[in-house]
Amino acid sequence: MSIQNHDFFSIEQKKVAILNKVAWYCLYLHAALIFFFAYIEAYWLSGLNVLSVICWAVGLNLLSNGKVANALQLICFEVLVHSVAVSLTFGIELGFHYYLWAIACILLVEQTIPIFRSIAFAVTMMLTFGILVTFEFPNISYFPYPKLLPFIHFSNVLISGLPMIFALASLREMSIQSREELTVMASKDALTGLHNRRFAQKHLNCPNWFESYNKEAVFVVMADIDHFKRINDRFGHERGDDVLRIVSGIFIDCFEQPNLAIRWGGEEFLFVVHEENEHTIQRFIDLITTLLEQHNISREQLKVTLSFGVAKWHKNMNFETAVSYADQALYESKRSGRDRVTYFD
Ligand SMILES: Nc1nc2c(ncn2[C@@H]2O[C@H](COP(=O)(O)OP(=O)(O)OP(=O)(O)O)[C@@H](O)[C@H]2O)c(=O)[nH]1
Repeated sequence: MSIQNHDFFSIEQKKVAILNKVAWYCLYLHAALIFFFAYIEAYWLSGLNVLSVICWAVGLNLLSNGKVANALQLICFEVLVHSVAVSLTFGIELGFHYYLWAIACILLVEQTIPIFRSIAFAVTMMLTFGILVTFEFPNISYFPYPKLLPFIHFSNVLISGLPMIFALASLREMSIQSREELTVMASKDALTGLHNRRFAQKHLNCPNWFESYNKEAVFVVMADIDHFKRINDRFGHERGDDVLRIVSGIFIDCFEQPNLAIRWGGEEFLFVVHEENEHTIQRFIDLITTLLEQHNISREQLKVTLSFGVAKWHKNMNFETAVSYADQALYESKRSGRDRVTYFD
């Protein structure tokens, strides 16, 4: 499974887990209402709540089978019928109509329901709410415990509001998290985990880049795997990918902030190294080649070597110019036999 799919599924799973919690909470609530309405002799509402519990149980089953949209639409229907039934029986003083708001909000944030259908459901909920609070309905029954009315009303405000706040706050957190994950994904190369070229160009073309590091010059190094096509042809593309991952792993081990390792193209890499002179940069390149030689891949028939081109990037030079110098030096390394370092004069 690719990184992207993995992230997408983890977000979906979190969402389903949240909806599951809300659904279990509602199922228990309706089960309690069966007894409450039976106790106050509103038997038809008690019977209706049996159906509600069945609805929530089916909803939970749909959720566990990944049918989130179906589950939410069923639940939406249940909430509509239940709120209207209770409000038309005892009036709106009990506060059961507030659930229409809660489910409308939860329904709207579900992306698998087409937007027009979500809006249609939400508008239906709001219109029903508006009708219930605006018009007086005949034959409203007398609630047997009038002193309890304010408490039940207040409880329903809280009980309908809390899952809505919980669901919306969690979805907000998830969307912040997924945005952050997307930002990281957009700046990284999926195969190697190194920074990608787009990130490098955006970051390194920043006008006050040198000021932010308080530097006058740094080195840019172009590195390219030698005869990589042969590796692919001989050992297969998958093994070629392994080699790219292994080589990149070595770079990641060698590079510490603020140094940067970037996958520039297929088997080509760019480093930005905050070293002072050619002597220290050479030590740095030697470390990379030694680690590569010591790695298992070099002991297989698969001999992996790198060619390097090094150029100095001065404060008053633009980034593309420094890269083109490093590229020319790399070309010279390739031309003169590979597996070597050339410094741009
Ligand atoms: N496995 C794999 N191969 C890639 C990837 N990206 C590019 N390549 C291959 O890298 C090879 C690069 O070949 P060339 O540009 O001819 O370079 P080379 O064979 O390394 O030869 P020199 O650079 O001259 O030493 C091509 O065969 C590409 O298909 C990748 O992500 N995975």
